[in-house]
Amino acid sequence: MALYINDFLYPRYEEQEKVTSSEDRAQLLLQKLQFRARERQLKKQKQEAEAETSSLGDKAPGPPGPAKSRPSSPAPAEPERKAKKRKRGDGSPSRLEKSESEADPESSQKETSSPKKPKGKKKKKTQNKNPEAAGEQGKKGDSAEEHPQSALILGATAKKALPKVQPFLPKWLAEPSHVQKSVKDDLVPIQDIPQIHPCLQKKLKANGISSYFPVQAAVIPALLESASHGFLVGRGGYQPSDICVSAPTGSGKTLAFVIPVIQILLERVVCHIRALVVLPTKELAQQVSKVFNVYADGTALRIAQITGQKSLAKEQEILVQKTVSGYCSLADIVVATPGRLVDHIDQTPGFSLRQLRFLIIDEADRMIDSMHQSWLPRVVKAVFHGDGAPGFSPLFQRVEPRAITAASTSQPQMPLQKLLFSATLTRNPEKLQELGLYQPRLFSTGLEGQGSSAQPGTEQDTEGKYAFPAGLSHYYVPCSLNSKPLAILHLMHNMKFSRVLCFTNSREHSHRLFLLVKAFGGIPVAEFSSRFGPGQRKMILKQFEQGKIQLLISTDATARGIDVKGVKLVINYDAPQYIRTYVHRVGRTARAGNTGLAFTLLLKVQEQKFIQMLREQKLQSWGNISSGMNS
Ligand SMILES: Nc1ncnc2c1ncn2[C@@H]1O[C@H](COP(=O)(O)OP(=O)(O)OP(=O)(O)O)[C@@H](O)[C@H]1O
Repeated sequence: MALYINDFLYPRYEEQEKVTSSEDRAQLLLQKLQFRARERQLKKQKQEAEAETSSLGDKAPGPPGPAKSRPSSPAPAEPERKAKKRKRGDGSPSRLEKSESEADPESSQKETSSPKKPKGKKKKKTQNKNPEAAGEQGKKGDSAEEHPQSALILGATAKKALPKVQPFLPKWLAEPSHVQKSVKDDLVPIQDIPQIHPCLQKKLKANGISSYFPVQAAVIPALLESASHGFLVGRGGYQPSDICVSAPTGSGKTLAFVIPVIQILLERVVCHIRALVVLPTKELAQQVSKVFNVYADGTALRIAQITGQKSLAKEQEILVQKTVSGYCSLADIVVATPGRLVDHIDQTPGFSLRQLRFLIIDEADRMIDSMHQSWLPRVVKAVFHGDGAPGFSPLFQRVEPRAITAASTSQPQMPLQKLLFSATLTRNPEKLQELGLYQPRLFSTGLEGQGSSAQPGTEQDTEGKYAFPAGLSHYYVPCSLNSKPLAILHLMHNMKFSRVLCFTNSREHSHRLFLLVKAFGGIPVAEFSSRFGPGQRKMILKQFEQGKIQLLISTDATARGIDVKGVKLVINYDAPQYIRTYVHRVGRTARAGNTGLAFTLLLKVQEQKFIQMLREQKLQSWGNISSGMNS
């Protein structure tokens, strides 16, 4: 039958164009009607013949196709019915299908000539797509049959440890400029960086510095290079790269920015705020502004500290001065804590950052954590959108860094260069992105297998394996809660160090331990926490530096950046929860190439987690950790 339809349809299609006269058309219609009548007749005969055979009880399978779809046959089983439905669709097209096939003879040919082909093809395709895979599948199928235990068990937990997913690092993070790690062995004599002003070299020597530490030898020339055409424009009119520095505690990061900033600003004519250093704590800001004062002494440069140590009005007096023509700046370099900085941006008339050339973010990872205070957008706004503020000049209009185009480079302008420093600088690109860095460059001491040796874009631990000072020895002391104070007393009496820093996790713990040690007697002890005001804290630190306090019990307020010479021992009375906290706490000793000891008191339940935390930092290559003492 299908063949017959084809025979009819094809000539009809081919002749279609030629049929023109009404006589021809009538002839064709007649043929068509005759064909349909014949078709109906044949169908009827066939049905009658089938009815006869079935009534005779003939059980032989009938011919395929329309025979099965006869309406008089008894209701077949479900699968059989489905198969029939399918067949009916292919073999004997319905009225609608027929009219469609008339409209599209090509498709009708496909349908009618090979009704079962698509199914067969599908099967073949999936089987032959990838013979190897098919083979594998076959094998798998076989083995699954042979070993039913290999079937997927719903709800079963997979035992395989999944690999840690690491973000794809940008090239500047994956390929940092490598900085030598040994502060003692890789020194660079002062005269090897001749660009430094003789006056500054003299001061360095006067402060007992005859060589630069590796981080200083790497960062100072890079910074001087970025300002080699003066600080008003970058080299060739381009915006210089921002610089990130990750180097161990006590490796001299402060001088790595103090020296070049002073050197670059020495040439300035008018006093404006050109450098802004932002730090997380008052104590740290005090310390850094002290270093700036030492090296800027005898120059025209003026340093201002805005940390809230003094009243806002007092700080305003050292920042700006009212003149007949408006306000003028009294400071070239401002050292600030973020909260107080925003206060001055908002409330100090004449406080302008329009001429800011360097934004230095010390303890950068900590400062990223405090981004919720949104101090950085306020600073950036004050730098780039402070039109009308004192210091604004249309000649020095500034626009935020953007893609380099002919238009963007046609008007050279003063760049704002960001400098980031930390011993635990994050490598998380998402976090660093919050700082809006421009073509950044990273200087890092890193660990073996990290940093320079890594391929660009390769997977790395974004939180980094932090480097510890080479002279640091780590120990942990397993002890019970009750014996912790005794362990402190034991260490103090046996080791007899003149300055010992002891960290707790809260000011309450600090206070209780202080009372206990004081009650025991014999040890000059003090506590340091937010219980005290800034003035008292300053005094306590001074006494500790002078050696009047032997044991300083502190919260993490002194964990970062605080540089007290002669601290030989750090004790973690409470174990730190995070590796970053540990790195900074123990970094209060073994500074500037010296040796130092760190003891951590651990309860039984803390041991495993703590050791694992340090193992992840590959600590064995930096010192030794062992249960070196029994309490
Ligand atoms: N080139 C040098 N030669 C000798 N001593 C130096 C040199 N550079 C810095 N120092 C001293 O090293 C000590 C540590 O320096 P600094 O405070 O800058 O370290 P840091 O890297 O900032 O540490 P942290 O990460 O803990 O803040 C300081 O006492 C400083 O005076």
